[in-house]
Amino acid sequence: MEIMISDLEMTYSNGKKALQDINLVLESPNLIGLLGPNGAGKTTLIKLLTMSLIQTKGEVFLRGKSIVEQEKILKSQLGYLPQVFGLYEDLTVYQFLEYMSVLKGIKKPRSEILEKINMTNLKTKSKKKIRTLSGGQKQRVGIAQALLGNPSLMIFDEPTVGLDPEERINFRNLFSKIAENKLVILSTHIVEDIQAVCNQLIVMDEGKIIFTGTPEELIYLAQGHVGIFYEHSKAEQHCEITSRVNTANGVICRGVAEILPEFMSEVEPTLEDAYMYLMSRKDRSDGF
Ligand SMILES: Nc1ncnc2c1ncn2[C@@H]1O[C@H](COP(=O)(O)OP(=O)(O)OP(=O)(O)O)[C@@H](O)[C@H]1O
Repeated sequence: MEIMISDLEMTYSNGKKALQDINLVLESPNLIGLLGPNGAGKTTLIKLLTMSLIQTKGEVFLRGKSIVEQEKILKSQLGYLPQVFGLYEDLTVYQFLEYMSVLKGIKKPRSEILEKINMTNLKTKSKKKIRTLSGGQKQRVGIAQALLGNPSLMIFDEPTVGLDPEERINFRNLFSKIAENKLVILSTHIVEDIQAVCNQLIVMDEGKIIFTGTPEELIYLAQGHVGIFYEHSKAEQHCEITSRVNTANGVICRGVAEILPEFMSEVEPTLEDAYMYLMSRKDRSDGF
């Protein structure tokens, strides 16, 4: 699976330019994290990739051919969990997955449905009506339906919304497992979701790609720009504080800055720090 995105641009009918200058090559096998704050353009990009929306400029190519000419092929190879996903509330989990299997043209789907129910930890819920499930359980049903048919391209838009911390960890493991032989794109605004599982990161902000590379490359960019210090009244003038931790000796702050002030002790950046540093740099004209 290879997707090439060339000079993609999307302007909504109200004049909002949601995407501009998007150029990317996405190849399998890979688990790609699409990261960015609310409104960055992640969902718009995903909608263009899944043909739920048509771009105003540029082109998306699937194995070298425009996706516009290959809608059927794209959809037959796609597992997609949209951000807003309508479930049939009066069906049971099993019935819903059976219905989705029919839509996907899966013949004799029973064993596959049971496998996806197991993978998403829904065994005890398979006979329950969707209406009776919690938000996180419904999200798991959404993930299960995306897995049906073993598609080679999987796109999840904010898949961990509503999941509890233990479930988030389970899903991260599941995503890295399914990405072994597929192209999986995981959109999120939570760095933790993609930390340690994604091989490639695409960071977006205000409709543009501001970083693409490995998590290690992003961390490398932040080296020398992350420090800790005991809470300090004027600190915010010198750095962007990213976290505060209470200790017996006072509050230890962690922050990012272009040049670390003397009161900060440099520490090794985490991916979260690196993301915060990237975001703090976004308005600077010199860029990276
Ligand atoms: N149908 C629409 N009409 C007009 N503007 C839109 C429409 N959909 C999205 N936008 C705008 O386009 C920009 C990008 O939105 P998008 O939903 O793609 O961002 P996002 O990164 O997915 O954000 P979130 O994490 O909040 O879902 C935002 O400014 C949003 O308000």
